[in-house]
Amino acid sequence: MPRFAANLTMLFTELPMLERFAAAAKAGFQGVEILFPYDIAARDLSRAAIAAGLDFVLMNTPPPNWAGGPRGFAAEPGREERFRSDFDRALRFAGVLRPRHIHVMAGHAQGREARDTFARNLRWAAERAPHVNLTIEPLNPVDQPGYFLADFDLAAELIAETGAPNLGLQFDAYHAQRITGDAMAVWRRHAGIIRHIQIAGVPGRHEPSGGMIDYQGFFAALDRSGYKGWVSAEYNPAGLTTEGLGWLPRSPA
Ligand SMILES: O=C(O)[C@@H](O)C(=O)CO
Ligand SMILES: [Mg+2]
Repeated sequence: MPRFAANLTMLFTELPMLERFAAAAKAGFQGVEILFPYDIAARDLSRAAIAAGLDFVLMNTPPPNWAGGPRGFAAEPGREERFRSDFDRALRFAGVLRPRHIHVMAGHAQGREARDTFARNLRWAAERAPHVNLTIEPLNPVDQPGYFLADFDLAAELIAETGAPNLGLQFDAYHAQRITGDAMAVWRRHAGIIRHIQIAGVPGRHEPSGGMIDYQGFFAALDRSGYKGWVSAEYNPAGLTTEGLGWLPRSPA
């Protein structure tokens, strides 16, 4: 079975952030991710992860928090300076948190110039942080209207064009299903460049069970495929987080 991480921006929100780590470990997760960790001192987050025995799997480039607003600037023509200073801020946090991946957010933009800006910024970022694994993630246009990256084939094209060994695809099965209607076909098509996986039920973005994606079948397929990365639970629990974890495969005692 792959290793499972809890997205602490969405799970265990009944608790203050620093208490979510221990709760995730107790529930059986081996890692955690936080979309935008910038509101809390990185050393406090790092201590909480270490104390709970959890790997820190992923964080995003700024915006600094989850409360609406922009979703990055990497594809926005004319915002290169903002992108670069945000990226350096992410690297300062990552220097303490040591996440396995940093998700580089594209932001809101459209068209050829945005595509070229994104490609240039990705190349710059991959060269600036050659030892950090970077990802890009297509987001569905219903949840994120106007977000530049909403197409898995385009993401694959950009990764190939950038040619950086430290840039890969973040496959969020929820977004893939919402964008294409067949998340598993997207996974099969792009498995070779997928570095990180996120899951949620479809259509409601709740627990990954009983919806349009057979997640238990997916976990078994991931196992057979030799996938070595993480699978992160990134959904809005329908009730208390701990009451909806029946889908989480347990390691043998
Ligand atoms: O799927 C999502 O919404 C996230 O993984 C994300 O990074 C959006 O900011
Ligand atoms: Mg996601």
